Amino acid sequence: MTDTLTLARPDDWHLHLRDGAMLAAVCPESARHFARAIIMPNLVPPVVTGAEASAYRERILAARPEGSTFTPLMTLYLTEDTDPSDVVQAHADGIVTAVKLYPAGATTNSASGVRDFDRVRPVFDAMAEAGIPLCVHGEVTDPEIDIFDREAVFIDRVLDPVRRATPGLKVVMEHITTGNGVDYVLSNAENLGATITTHHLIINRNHLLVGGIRPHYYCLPVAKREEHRLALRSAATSGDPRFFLGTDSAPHVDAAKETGCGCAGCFTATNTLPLLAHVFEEDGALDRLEGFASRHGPAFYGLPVNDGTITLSKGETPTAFPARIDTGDGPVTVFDPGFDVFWHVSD
Ligand SMILES: NC(=O)N[C@@H](CC(=O)O)C(=O)O
Ligand SMILES: [Zn+2]
Ligand SMILES: [Zn+2]
Repeated sequence: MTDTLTLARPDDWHLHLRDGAMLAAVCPESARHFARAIIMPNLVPPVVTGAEASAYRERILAARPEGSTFTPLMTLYLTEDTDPSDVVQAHADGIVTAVKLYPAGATTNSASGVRDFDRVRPVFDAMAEAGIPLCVHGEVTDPEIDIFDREAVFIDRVLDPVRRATPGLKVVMEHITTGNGVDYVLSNAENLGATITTHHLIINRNHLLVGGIRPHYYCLPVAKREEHRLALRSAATSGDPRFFLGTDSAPHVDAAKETGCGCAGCFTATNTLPLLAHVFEEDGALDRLEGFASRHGPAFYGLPVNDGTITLSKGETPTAFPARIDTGDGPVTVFDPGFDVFWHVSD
C-alpha cells in the first residue's frame, strides 16, 4: 500500500480569492499548499484593466502569510469595451497571465460579461498574436436552454465558432462538467486545454438534490449526471496533459448559501489535495496526480514546473478537516466530500 506521495508543488489554475476580509481569510488556505494560482477577476466591480489587475495583485500579495511565496497569476475580465492594446500591454508588462470570458449573466458577478462575441473578436485576435490564453466559463445563458445542457450548447454555439474565427487563440475551458467538454478537448490537438475541479470529480447532481437540497454542493456549472462525473474522472486520471487542476474554490459566506436564493460556489481550497489523492487512489492513478496537479498546467501556460515539493501521507484514521473557516464577513463552509478521507498534507 502506498502511504506517502511526494509531488512537485502544485498550482491552482482557477481560483477565487475575493477581496477585503474574505481575501484575508482564504488567501492563506491556498498559499499553504499551492505555489501559484490563476486568480479570477469577478470582483464587484470586476477587474477589467491592467491597472486594476496590478492593484488587486498588490492586495493579494499583502494577504499572504508571513514568508509565503505564493504567486497570484492575474486575469482580466473581458467586457465588450475591453481595449486590445491594454490587454497586450498588461501581458507584456508581466501583470496579467490570461483573460477571462464570462458570458453575461452566466455565473456569480458576471453581469458585465460578453453578450455579442463578435464585438470582442479584435481582443481575441490580439491575444492570439501575443500568445495570451483565454479562460472561458463555458455556459450559454439563453433562458430557453436547460441548465444541465448549457455547457454542451456553449461548445457548439459559441466556443467552436470563436475558435474557428481565431484559430491561433489558446483556450482553457474552465471547470468542465460534462463528457461533451471532455470529448471536445480530446478532439482538438492544439491550443485547447481544460481545468477540472476537485468537487466535480466527487459529486453528481444526485448528491446535490437527493434527500434534501445541499446548498454547499451548488456551484456553476452545476454538477451533472453520474456518467459525466465518470467522464471527468477518466480525463483527470488519464495522464493526458490537456487536463489539469483548477479548483474553482469559490468562497461565499454561509448566510449567502443557506438562503432562499443561494450563491453558486464550493469552497475547496482547504482540503483539495487530500481529496484528490483519495480520488486518484480510488482510480488506481496515484502516479498521475502529479501530472494533473503540478505539471500539465505549467506546460499549457508555458511556465516552469515549481521547484518545491509537497508530501501527502495516508493515515490509519480519517483526516479531520475543519467544517468551516472563519472570515471577517462570517463563516465559510469547507467542501465535505461525504466520505472519510485518510490522506493529509504532511509536508
Ligand atoms: N463556480 C461557481 O459556482 N461560482 C464562482 C463563479 C464561477 O466560477 O463560475 C464564484 O465566483 O462564486
Ligand atoms: Zn465559472
Ligand atoms: Zn470560478
